Amino acid sequence: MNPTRSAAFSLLSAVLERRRALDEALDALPARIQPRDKAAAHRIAAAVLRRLGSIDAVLEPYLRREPSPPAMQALRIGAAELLLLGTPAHAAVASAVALAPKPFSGLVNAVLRKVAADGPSALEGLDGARLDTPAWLWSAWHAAYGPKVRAIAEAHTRPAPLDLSLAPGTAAPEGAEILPNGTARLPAGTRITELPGFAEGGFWAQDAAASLPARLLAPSPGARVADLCAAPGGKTAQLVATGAKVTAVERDAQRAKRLGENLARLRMEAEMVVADAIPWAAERGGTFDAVLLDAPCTATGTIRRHPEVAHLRRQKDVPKLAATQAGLIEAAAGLLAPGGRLVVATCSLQPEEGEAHLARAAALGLRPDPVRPEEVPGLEGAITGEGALRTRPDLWAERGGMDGFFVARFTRG
Ligand SMILES: C[S@@+](CC[C@H](N)C(=O)[O-])C[C@H]1O[C@@H](n2cnc3c(N)ncnc32)[C@H](O)[C@@H]1O
Repeated sequence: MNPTRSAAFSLLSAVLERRRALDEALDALPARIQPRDKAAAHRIAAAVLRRLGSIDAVLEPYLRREPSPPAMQALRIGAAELLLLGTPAHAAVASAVALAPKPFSGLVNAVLRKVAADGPSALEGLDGARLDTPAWLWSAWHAAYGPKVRAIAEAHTRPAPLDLSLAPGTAAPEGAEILPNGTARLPAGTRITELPGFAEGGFWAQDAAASLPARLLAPSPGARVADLCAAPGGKTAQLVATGAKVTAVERDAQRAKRLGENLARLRMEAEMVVADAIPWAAERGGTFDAVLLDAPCTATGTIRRHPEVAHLRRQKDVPKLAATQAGLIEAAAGLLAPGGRLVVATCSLQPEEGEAHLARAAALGLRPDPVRPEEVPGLEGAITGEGALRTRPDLWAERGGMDGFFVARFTRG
């Protein structure tokens, strides 16, 4: 069996049947699968997850009832190859038939032959943005962003480019576009490990929007900075690059190990603490000049890069994570010396995980420190009435978009 398709099949089954994150499922693929095959499998699985609603709507008229999950994954892979990835019809159909459990091979063959003939026009007639967005997310984004919900959903149907943050003194890789915030952007599908300079630690992968929180903290060289919820360390690296004295706190030991490996590749050093940031902050008290809190969240701002998020997250996750964030914000405030600066960020498009936190800041002794237009060139319009920053996937659409982040800055009174 074709190793790429069978790996794509494993990835989809892991996400849709066992509710695993796509990156986690990628890491769990057998070691014998070559990196190139893994990357190709990821591309196929991500295409299915990005357009799952549309793909299922194209398949539905040809199915009297939904077949077993493995047969359904084979059909989805075949349909994605036919409709989205430009695979020749005979190859797409034959490999999907090979993936399907034996009793379903006839069905998969017959359905995909029909999809090859009529699928493209059926797909064109669908409201893809709507079908590919779970209803609860559509309603929540419509309530928060009005008609922009459609542009957000459309941005999620396209693969995201590769964004790099550059270490000081490193030139951008050839062909990269330099965005107004300094991010070097390369086309979607570029593999970072194959870029010259990767092993030497000249850059790291980081979405343009994800680079904004550390830029807005802007610690002075030598400042004592706590980076809470730090792994895999994109923001830690930015903070170290400023010359600050960084303490990176991460609860998950596996993720902390990855942070250590990432810093080692970049030849950077930070104090690393594997701990829950809340009790750790209570022990340390107000000893830091600056704190960056990149709190755990639903990650609905990262669906372009992690399309499974749309299918794995549930509405009930939002208030639970918002409560976790509130606890972490309180802990972060307690770490600041008087006059210290706090930046709070979440990569969520849900206002409960962003704007709603502002109301509680004053009770924690935090004064808003509004983002100034000159600090965010090209994103002046993303500054909210309260001086926070709200990015969305449809911003910079002509350049390939950006993740959805909420970022707020405060000073300790
Ligand atoms: C959004 S990710 C952080 C991304 C990271 N700041 C970066 O830029 O690469 C959130 C991280 O917070 C960690 N985390 C969640 N709750 C935590 C807690 N109470 N204390 C410390 N780390 C926590 C998670 O394990 C996860 O690695």
